[in-house]
Amino acid sequence: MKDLVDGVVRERPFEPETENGEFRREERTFRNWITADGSSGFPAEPGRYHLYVSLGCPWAHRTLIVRALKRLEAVISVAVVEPIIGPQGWAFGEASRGTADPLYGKQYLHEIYTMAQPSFTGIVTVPVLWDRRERTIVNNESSEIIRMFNSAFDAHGDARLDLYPRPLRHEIDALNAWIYDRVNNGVYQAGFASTQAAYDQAVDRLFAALDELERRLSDQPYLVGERPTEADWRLFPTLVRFDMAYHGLFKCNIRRLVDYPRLWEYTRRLYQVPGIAETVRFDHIKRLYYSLPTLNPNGIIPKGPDLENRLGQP
Ligand SMILES: N[C@@H](CCC(=O)N[C@@H](CS)C(=O)NCC(=O)O)C(=O)O
Repeated sequence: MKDLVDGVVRERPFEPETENGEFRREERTFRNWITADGSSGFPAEPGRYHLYVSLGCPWAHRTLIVRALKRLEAVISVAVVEPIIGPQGWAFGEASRGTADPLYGKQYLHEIYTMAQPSFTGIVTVPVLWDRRERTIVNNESSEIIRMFNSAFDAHGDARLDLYPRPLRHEIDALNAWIYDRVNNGVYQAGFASTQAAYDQAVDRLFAALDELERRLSDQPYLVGERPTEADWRLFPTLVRFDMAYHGLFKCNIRRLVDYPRLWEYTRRLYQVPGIAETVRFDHIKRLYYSLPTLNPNGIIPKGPDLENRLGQP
């Protein structure tokens, strides 16, 4: 893992932990907002903003999903980093499966961070929403980027789709918080636990939450009623990685996703929404996760499971 300390790359032990061996996620972020009227200093303008993503990363995945659903492909450009976090952190390059940095021809994502803030101290993460005009990072927190994509760009994208409708906001917020804690981050708590007790607790909490989601989907097709909302699209990147990465590598193996009939059908339904399958890249997902040295020192990538066909089948 790579941090920047005063703009310089430093090695850091894999992930911060508590004394009990529990995994704890660090937060150090750029938190500016794009608005339709520009009152925030960042007006929604086509061609001005750019997303840096990893196709393996579940947090970056959300931003690609909302960009696709809101039809913002021609409005917000994208560059993909190499699938593996290397000695200098996230890197650009066409050598493997990423794309070169199309804006500045940089080699590493940390150079984008230090362009925005030369003395940046913190973790160099994806996604990054970049402003070409101001040459700065607008925001690198996925939950906020998707809110901006949903609401600020209606003059340039699909204004009919609202993933965060006003009457449902309370319910969506509550579900998001619970799903983040128990599922999105829950898999990491199991995967990076460094004591048996921390793992046992994390894995039980995770599967209790999946059981509850399975029950919830017996009454309704989506988490908040009849149509997918932001809550579904925040859950989907974790579900679509579940059997591929979390079941094996993160030891989340009490059940597989395919063993939950409703959750599995629900994941397939979301996968088949137009534009979504293109955002799911199993090659990047496998390469990212199975290259994490603390969890898989030899970097061997498993062959199975073949989910792509099963997710796409009518
Ligand atoms: N809070 C951030 C978290 C993003 C995040 O953790 N990204 C990971 C990849 S999945 C990352 O870039 N990690 C780099 C590192 O830990 O060195 C968000 O949701 O946008």
